[in-house]
Amino acid sequence: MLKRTSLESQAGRLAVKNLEVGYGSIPIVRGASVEVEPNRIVGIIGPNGAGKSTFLKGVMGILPPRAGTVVYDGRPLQGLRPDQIVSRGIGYVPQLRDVFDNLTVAENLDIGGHIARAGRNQRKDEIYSQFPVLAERRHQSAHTLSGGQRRLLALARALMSKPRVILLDEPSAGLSPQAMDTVWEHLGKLKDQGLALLIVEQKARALLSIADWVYVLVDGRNAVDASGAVLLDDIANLGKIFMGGSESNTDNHVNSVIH
Ligand SMILES: Nc1ncnc2c1ncn2[C@@H]1O[C@H](COP(=O)(O)OP(=O)(O)OP(=O)(O)O)[C@@H](O)[C@H]1O
Repeated sequence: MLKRTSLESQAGRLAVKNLEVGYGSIPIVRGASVEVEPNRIVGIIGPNGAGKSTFLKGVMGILPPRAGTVVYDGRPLQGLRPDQIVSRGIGYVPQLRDVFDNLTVAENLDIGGHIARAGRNQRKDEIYSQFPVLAERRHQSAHTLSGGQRRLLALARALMSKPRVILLDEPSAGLSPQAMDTVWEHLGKLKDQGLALLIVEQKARALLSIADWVYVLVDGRNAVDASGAVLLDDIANLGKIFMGGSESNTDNHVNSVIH
């Protein structure tokens, strides 16, 4: 189990507390709290529409938080623009529009990093050595990539600015199981290199099996958090939590709410 300590005191730790985010006057995230530290994969799961993607957008400043704090490395991030948050060391891989189809792999990387021109080629070389499949295709247009290669390009683009924390919104979306295995493998390597990964997933079981710690959001609020292994162990109870507390203890029922 993860050892939990006071967040703000620890280097490289991202602490989100009581975040409230919405669209117009509609509240979606209603006071959710999540923490992630270096060398960890932390997951966020929950039923459809729970506000998982909205939560990430609030952390990144894409949607302005209405309340709550986002602290990284002891310094507040809330109120900053997304590009300023990236400059502070937080990377973001969105679920949609994750790469530019009409640009080549190399061009996608060039515009990925908020990074000085001088350092870009060296950073691209580092990325290519980590992602040989992208190196081989560096001059190809992104629309010629497979779904899995495209997802790796989106991840690589976020890595250009050398983030210490990466937020990923549904990295498995639309991928075959094999492609997803490759993406998980890369995410595991990034964790081993010391990055902190915060991953939102609809495929809860896959995330539970690799995450060190998982938060369950229901209706924009924290329902429960525990290690992935503990939540997997009691999947029937997790099904109940997904259903907002109602009965959900048959295998079929659990399978229909937890993918
Ligand atoms: N641009 C928008 N304008 C208004 N409401 C939105 C917008 N985007 C999302 N919502 C609403 O916010 C709620 C939460 O959406 P969000 O995408 O954060 O949920 P989620 O937990 O990521 O869901 P899923 O697992 O289905 O992707 C949903 O009810 C959704 O309809």
